[in-house]
Amino acid sequence: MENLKDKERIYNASEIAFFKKTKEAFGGLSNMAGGFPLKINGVSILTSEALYQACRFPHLPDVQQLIIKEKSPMTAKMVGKPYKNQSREDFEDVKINIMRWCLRVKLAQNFVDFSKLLISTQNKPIVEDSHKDTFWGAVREKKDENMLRGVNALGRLLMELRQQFIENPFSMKLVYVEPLKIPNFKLFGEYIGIVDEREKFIRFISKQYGLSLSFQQNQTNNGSYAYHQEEVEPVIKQISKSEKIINGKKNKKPLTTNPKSSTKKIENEPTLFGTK
Ligand SMILES: Nc1nc(O)c(N)c(N[C@@H]2O[C@H](COP(=O)(O)O)[C@@H](O)[C@H]2O)n1
Repeated sequence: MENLKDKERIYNASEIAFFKKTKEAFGGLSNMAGGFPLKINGVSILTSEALYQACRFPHLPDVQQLIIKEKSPMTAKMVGKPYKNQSREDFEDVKINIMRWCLRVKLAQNFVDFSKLLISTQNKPIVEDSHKDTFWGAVREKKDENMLRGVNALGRLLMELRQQFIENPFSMKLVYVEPLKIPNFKLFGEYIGIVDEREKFIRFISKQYGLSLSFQQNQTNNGSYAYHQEEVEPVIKQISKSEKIINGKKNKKPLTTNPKSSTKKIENEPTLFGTK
């Protein structure tokens, strides 16, 4: 059995971006926060908490239904609690990857608001300030309330995502999320599919930079898309290069190229984005 104590960190409250209540400054980073809706296999899910909890029970679609239909994220967690000992057998081994995937979906489907929030934490450690959860969060020390101790797995996954965004804020990888390669990764009996927000993303880039990038969505039988790849890719690469994100401030430089347009089909294994 892994000794989680070895993975614990100690944080000083004055040096970190922490969240406790969802209405506070960084509260949107909590899985309990509303305002970051998700859609998986066409099913609307109100919070990343509900999605994470539903992923415990791929073999119990009725329990997934109970979780997902709840309006409150806390209640969504609570309705799953009586079934916790029936969580997928490998849950302890896969829960970090499930959480990482949930956060990637949260970013892909709420790109502008969630990336802004991640960046607003600057380069500070992100920590869930929890009453008692020393795994996903960190708990204040009794003898010194300014110190928080815990594995802070959620905060560390959020920092990982923040780093991916900072390194390449316009990477299509951020808006194209493949399902986890774990057995039985299902929602309501159906295998979870790719979360593909590229079209929305390209529309956003076009609007933001006054470009007329086209996304020709030719959805074929196998779910692949075609878009004007040779038009879109160089522009996004150039935006990525010319954007400097320093301490949460973006420094825009004007684009100079006028990319040529041509249509190229992208299959399910798109060239722009590898897998993590
Ligand atoms: N019970 C509870 N109350 C809160 O206010 C919380 N923020 C959390 N934490 C979240 O619960 C999720 C983990 O659930 P499991 O314990 O693995 O079932 C995760 O999203 C935590 O951030 N819990």
